[in-house]
Amino acid sequence: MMNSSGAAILARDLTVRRGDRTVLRGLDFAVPRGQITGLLGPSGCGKSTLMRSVVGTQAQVTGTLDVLGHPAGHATLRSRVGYVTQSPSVYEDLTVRQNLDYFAAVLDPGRARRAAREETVARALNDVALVSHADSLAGRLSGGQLNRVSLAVALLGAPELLVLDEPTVGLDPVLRRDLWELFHWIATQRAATILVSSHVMDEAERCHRLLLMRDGEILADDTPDALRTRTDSENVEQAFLHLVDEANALQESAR
Ligand SMILES: Nc1ncnc2c1ncn2[C@@H]1O[C@H](COP(=O)(O)OP(=O)(O)OP(=O)(O)O)[C@@H](O)[C@H]1O
Repeated sequence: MMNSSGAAILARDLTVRRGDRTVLRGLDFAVPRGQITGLLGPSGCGKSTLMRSVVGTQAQVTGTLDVLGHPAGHATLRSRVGYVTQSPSVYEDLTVRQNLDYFAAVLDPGRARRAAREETVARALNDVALVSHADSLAGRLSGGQLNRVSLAVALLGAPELLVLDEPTVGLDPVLRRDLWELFHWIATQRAATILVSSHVMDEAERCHRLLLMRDGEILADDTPDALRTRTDSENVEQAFLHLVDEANALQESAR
């Protein structure tokens, strides 16, 4: 595990219940600042629940979960953390620019702030390469373009931490590659920390660090290189399967 001092996210014994089930069990991990950390694991392992906990929208969270030095969900984190959920949260009957104008006005209201908002919207449009589609109706955009509008909304507050829940799901390989290039650009140029979930293992290779999850637990917290070396695997998918087999064998021997 990395040195946790100054981490963007720090979890100690993090446990989350949903309904009558414990879906995250005693997690300990740290997400370093300024890097892209991938949250990977099969469907249902708890990735969205963990992200909802980080942005402060999840109930029944116990243990420690600090985000940018404050307890997750703290009021001062509102503009410092950007969150993109799995389904694009934009108004399809508004243009791209109207969507951004609306969310910018929610974040930074008042007539006196109008010029500042216009600048923020222009920057976000530029960041996600949608300047040429600014006046298109959101409902007429492709899936990849719509994902980029959601990302632009999340970038409006110039967040220090971006939490992206499966942003590339359903996209073709070219669009996925373009989006990953954009994440790296944002991490470098905007000095943002990115926590991004996926269940596509080849995306793991694009991250600086990985949290590999299974059944509400963290199987590994390391760099892709270190994971491959430690498990003597060719790629992260093989490393993940190796760690799953190891965890199963441990469970069997404990019975
Ligand atoms: N509202 C709820 N009440 C009870 N259990 C829930 C609720 N929502 C999700 N769960 C359960 O919590 C577990 C974790 O779900 P979560 O959505 O966090 O997984 P995930 O890894 O993000 O999955 P996916 O990749 O399919 O989005 C699952 O077993 C799911 O069935």
